[in-house]
Amino acid sequence: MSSPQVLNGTNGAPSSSSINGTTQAATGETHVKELPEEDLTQLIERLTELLDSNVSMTSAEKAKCFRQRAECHLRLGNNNAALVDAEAALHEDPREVEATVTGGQAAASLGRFKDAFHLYKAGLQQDPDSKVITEQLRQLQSHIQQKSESQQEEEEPTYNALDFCTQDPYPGDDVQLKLEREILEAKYKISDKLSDFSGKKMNQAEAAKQLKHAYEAVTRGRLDQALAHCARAIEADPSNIFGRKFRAQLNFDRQDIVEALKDCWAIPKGSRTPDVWNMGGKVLVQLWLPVTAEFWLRKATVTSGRRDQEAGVLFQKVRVKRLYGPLTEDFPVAVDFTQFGRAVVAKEDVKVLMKDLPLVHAQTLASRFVPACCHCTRSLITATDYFGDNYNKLTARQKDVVAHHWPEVTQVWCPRCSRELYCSKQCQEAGWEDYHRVLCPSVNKAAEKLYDLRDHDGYGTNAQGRWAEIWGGHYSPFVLAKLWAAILCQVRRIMQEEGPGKDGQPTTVQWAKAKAPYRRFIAFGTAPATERMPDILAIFQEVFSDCPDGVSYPITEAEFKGRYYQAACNLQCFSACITPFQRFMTSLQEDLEGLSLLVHLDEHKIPEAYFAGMFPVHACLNHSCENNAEVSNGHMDDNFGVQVTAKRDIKKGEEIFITYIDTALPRMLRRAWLYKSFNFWCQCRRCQFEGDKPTECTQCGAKAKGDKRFPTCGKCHKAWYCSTKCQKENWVKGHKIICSTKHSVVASPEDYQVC
Ligand SMILES: C[S@@+](CC[C@H](N)C(=O)[O-])C[C@H]1O[C@@H](n2cnc3c(N)ncnc32)[C@H](O)[C@@H]1O
Repeated sequence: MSSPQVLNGTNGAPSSSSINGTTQAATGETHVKELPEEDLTQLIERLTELLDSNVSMTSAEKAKCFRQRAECHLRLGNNNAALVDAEAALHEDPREVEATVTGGQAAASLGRFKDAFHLYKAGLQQDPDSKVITEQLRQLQSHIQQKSESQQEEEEPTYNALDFCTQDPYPGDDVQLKLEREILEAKYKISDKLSDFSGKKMNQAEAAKQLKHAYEAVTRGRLDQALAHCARAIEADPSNIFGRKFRAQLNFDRQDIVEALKDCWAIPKGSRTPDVWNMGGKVLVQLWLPVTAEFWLRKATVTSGRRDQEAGVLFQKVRVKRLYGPLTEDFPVAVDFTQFGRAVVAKEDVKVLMKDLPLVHAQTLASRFVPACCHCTRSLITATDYFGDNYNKLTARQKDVVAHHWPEVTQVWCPRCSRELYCSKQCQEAGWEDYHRVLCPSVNKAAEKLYDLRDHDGYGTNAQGRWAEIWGGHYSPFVLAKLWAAILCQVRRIMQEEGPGKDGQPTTVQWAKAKAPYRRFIAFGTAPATERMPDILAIFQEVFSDCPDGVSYPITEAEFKGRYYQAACNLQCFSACITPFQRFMTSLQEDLEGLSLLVHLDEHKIPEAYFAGMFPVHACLNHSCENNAEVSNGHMDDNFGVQVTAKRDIKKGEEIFITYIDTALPRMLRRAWLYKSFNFWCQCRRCQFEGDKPTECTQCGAKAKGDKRFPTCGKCHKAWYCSTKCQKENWVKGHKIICSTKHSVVASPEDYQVC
């Protein structure tokens, strides 16, 4: 191995020396801020070489290298890379206060205010008197405030959940539609024959006369009479649209819905007005013929130029009921459609509300060193993984105790590529069928690049041949890779069952069927992901362009962006809740002698394998900073996922809200982040009854004069009042409740509900 050049620790300019010299230099101080810009790239390269070499360094030395590289990146405007390096520095040594400043600045420039806030706070914990961090925090707050105030003014009133939901038919709807038509005909005698008037006599004058009488009868409140006149009018002229509509409405109002539908159906399609489509749709919902109901409500929406919001909402209610009904059958919750779009509501009063299993998941990059089954997410941590270097320090007797109580852990690597780990042969085979047959580097050479990226925290060689951050997402690129691979495997299965299209490839319908489960996830994102990571799209395109089994998946820029944000908006971090360590501890509890031998076990440092997953029902949970439920790890039999538990009593019919963000964060920060990441301004009670700053009265909005600051709420310190009167008023209106409501911390080491 050739010796890399070193960093000179004093004047900041790189100079030549040995590897050992490099290490020493790295522990000295290179004043990145003073370096000319042209030297920064060179410095980055040398630091990279040093970090990648086998030179032994202490954590503090490594932290310094990462921090210096972060500072170089920050100066060059590579904010993502700067943030990653600053975080790596802190991971190595949490006392690297300057890394919190560099990381915080990078995060703020990326608009990742929450990350910036956490970094500065971590810095202040280490150095409470740091003027630099206090100033950075102040700047961050005022930046967020300005940004959120101007965005709020412009955009707050425009939110409409309907805008985010499509009314496209679902794959397989054509078959279901036919089935429902057969039911309508057999059970209710409703078919297109109703609008076939050929050969029927038309006495329009008589029809008009009878309708006039019908109208007069309605004004006198004689509905039966009105119906009789309508019947005569329709008998005289069966094609009379007004008569049909009139009678349909009368029947609908008296809950004779089948008769109402017959008249709606008898009006020829081209003559049906939005209100006819709407009424027919409502009846079809009541008869629970959902696909036909969707058809009619879609027509109501389209023919009204989207003005018929009632039809739009009802359409979505039908859709969520038919798609999510089967998924929530066993739970006391249901998915409904509310002003926030899809929402989960309680069907009854219970503590554990629901459990959910991921449709797709991948281990987080940060926890990739903890062995876990990449199919069922089970932790495969062994005693030596857990004890690390300390294992060798254990006495022979202690090692015996550990060996006796630590459960047997089987690690099965993919026999073809040795890059995927499973807990058993069954999981390995299932993983192969579900996605790995597409992604295994033994059959898909390009996929090797994805595994390399995974193993280097998203770093790799970019198009210019330089070592750079290729994947800058908050989650593993394998979330997307496995999602596309799962669709490919599924479409291949469907094609095998149904036969391929003319070109030997899956048909459009077969593709739609395979993609259908992923259509449920909402996607929102503003930042152009491909600009931030210009090299990743080409890698995904290569991986999915020449797949084994001869079926490829074209990853267009739009496909990438859509899926990227689907994942960003819906991922939830979780980990298998039953781990070898827990089983070890349970077993150990029963062995008093063993327990006494291992008293120094440090439970706070248990390495855990974290996964980020997309859960179909969990993804329908909306946010409130005054959340009534919390998400934690859960399992259904041997399958791991999440569970949602009530935080307080939830009444039947109440919507279930989780929180997407730590509710203890300042109001302004929460709201700005929620808006940026999820496109809504939170209107919850906590947001209504907390304030943003001491210079503004939380109750009446009065501004403090000069340098004055209003007194704060002595309990929560999150509201400020210009007078006792305002404080009392605010307390009674709502502050009393949120002031004493326990905060929820988003339970994950990294926050995966982020864009
Ligand atoms: C994970 S999804 C939750 C389910 C979503 N309502 C749907 O229809 O798929 C997150 C999205 O729900 C909506 N949402 C969640 N909480 C909200 C709230 N408190 N106010 C308004 N919209 C909210 C936003 O559109 C957000 O981007």
